[in-house]
Amino acid sequence: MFTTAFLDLPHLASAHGCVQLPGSKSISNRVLLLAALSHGTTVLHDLLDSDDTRVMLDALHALGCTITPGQVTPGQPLHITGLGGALPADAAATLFLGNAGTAMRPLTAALAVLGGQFEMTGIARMYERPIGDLVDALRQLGCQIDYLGTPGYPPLKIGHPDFAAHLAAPIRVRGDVSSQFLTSLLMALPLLARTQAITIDVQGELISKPYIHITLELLARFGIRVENHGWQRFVIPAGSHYQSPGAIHVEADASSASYFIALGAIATGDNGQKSIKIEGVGLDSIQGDIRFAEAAQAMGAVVTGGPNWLQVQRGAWPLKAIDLDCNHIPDAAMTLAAMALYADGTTTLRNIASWRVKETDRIAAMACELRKLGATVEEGADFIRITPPASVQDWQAASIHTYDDHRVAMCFSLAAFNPAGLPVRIEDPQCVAKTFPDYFEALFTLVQPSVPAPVICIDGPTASGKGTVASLVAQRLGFALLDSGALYRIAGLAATRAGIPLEAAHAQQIADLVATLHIVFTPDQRVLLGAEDISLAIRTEAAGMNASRVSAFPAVRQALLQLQRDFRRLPGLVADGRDMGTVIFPDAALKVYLSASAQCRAERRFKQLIDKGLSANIADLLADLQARDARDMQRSAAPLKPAEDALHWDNHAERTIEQAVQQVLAWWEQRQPFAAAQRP
Ligand SMILES: O=C(O)C1=C[C@@H](OP(=O)(O)O)[C@@H](O)[C@H](O)C1
Ligand SMILES: C=C(OP(=O)(O)O)C(=O)O
Repeated sequence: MFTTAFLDLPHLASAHGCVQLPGSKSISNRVLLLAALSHGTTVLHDLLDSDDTRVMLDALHALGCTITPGQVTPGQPLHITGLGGALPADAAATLFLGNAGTAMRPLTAALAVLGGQFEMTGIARMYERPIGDLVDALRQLGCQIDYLGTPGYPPLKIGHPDFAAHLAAPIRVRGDVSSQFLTSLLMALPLLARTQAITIDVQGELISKPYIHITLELLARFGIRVENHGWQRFVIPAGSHYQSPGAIHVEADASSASYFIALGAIATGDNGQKSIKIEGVGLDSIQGDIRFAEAAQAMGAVVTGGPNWLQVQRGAWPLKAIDLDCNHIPDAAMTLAAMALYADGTTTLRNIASWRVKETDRIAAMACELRKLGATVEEGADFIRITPPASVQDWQAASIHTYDDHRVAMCFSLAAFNPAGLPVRIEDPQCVAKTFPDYFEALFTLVQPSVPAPVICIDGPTASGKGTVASLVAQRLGFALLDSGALYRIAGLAATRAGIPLEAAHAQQIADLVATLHIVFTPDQRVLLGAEDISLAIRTEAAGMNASRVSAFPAVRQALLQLQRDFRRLPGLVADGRDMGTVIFPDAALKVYLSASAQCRAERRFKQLIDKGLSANIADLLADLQARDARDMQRSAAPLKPAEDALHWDNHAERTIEQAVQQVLAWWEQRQPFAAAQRP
């Protein structure tokens, strides 16, 4: 997951390939709760691991469910032993439910029915998302629920219910604010339907009906067969009780699929490979958002599919504008708003009032961000109308504010295919953690930028601080890091171990050896040679000297050339070394030359060694460093020197690493087209 302040998506040209999507949020959180309420142990396969499912799992742990392993673990099923429909009389807990509607609402209903002392809390936005209709319905039964803040909204305090004489009459619930209130009752009330049927009547229009379909499907798998009378009345038969189905496989998330269906509809392929294949969810899905595929088809996408897979490619282009009632696909419909940027006219998405009470006011958010890109947008209480930028010149480079809303972030990644060749900045990219933590990583496996991914080169002599600066700049931008010096250190180490003298006469032999090495830089900054962790072995002073020796051999440099260029990837690369800007990435978007006097660098190295508990002598260090500078600068192959277009930074003793990092980031920012005025 990208945890940077923002993520810059370079302009994208094409997309193709196959993506395996993470599990459905709606199914995961339902089956977690149903398993917890059941008798017996349920084995859950392919659960989603995201913020929304974590808060649900944490809550179930706090309620005393036995869950192994303790968290969702890739490739491993989760075993939950249910509470068997009851909690201990003294059950009490404060549950933090983040901004997960699928945790807050169903848990509130289940716990209010089971009884105990509970506080239901969440993030600030959760306290602006209504829950009053559900509380009103539960109070009709005799449930004890108090508002701890604003009436009608979480946080809530739940106590012990008093059901006396309340169960016979139908429970009334409003259906026009969120379908999750009805879902919550449908999952909680079977706990009370042992001896009598329970009827729920929906007041007003029921929105987001397909989510009720998911609820009914999953209830059936746990032994509860609810009668559905025209989506207005639901009857839970007498004698209902939860029974674990044994094992459940969670489909991939159909709402998450919408971004990749849209990708297939918008992007042309590359090298004749035209389509996007999506695995984990198919046209037979129980999730209503699968019907996004129909909307995408209406806009021009060519979609085929089977059980558990979808394949999408561009059909009509530009896309066709549509006018659609989106009440059945409230989440995926946001993706249509992004697709509307590429349509041949004005697209209207209707009956989406619920957008205003989700992660953010989504109608306002989409309107504001689409306008930043140059679209003309009209919004109403329950609709949004989008006209794309009139011409290529009307598109604008935008820094997209994401309002802590995963879907805003994911939708606007699609704007990077704009016809104007502009990059798109996504602020706070980690908001995708709610349902799809690795969304951007998945996207980057499928898309190709229109020009090679951007590179920032940071060159300079030994001990100038370039390694630390490069690594911090890479972290702040979410870019990959190439520590090219490490490659030469590895070459020196491997040659020494192989008994090859580090002399010019053996240069070709060393180069041949280098070509066979299997080198991996791990995300946690370790360096592996084959299976061996050589992070420390290449950091000694001797390894540095050996690196300097082998790096003087043109044959070794040639052997490492392509290997270094292969580090270039989306969203970008920070390359640190001595010839990054001059030889390896001459087309880099930013070249920085970091230096400091030899005396200053020797003192810095001295301090580093002493801090590590190693003995050191400044005079020796200075002499070594000067010898190394001389060799690096005088070698005939790619000598150390600033690129002509490099910007210089004297990293002298009074300057901190953070100042250098800020300067590099400021230079980088000056090269970006995102107007400062757009930033919040
Ligand atoms: O029941 C569910 O799993 C959901 C129902 C929908 O909410 P509303 O019923 O509030 O529209 C949807 O937006 C949400 O992401 C998940
Ligand atoms: C509305 C959403 O979430 P929640 O389950 O919190 O309602 C969503 O995921 O788009």
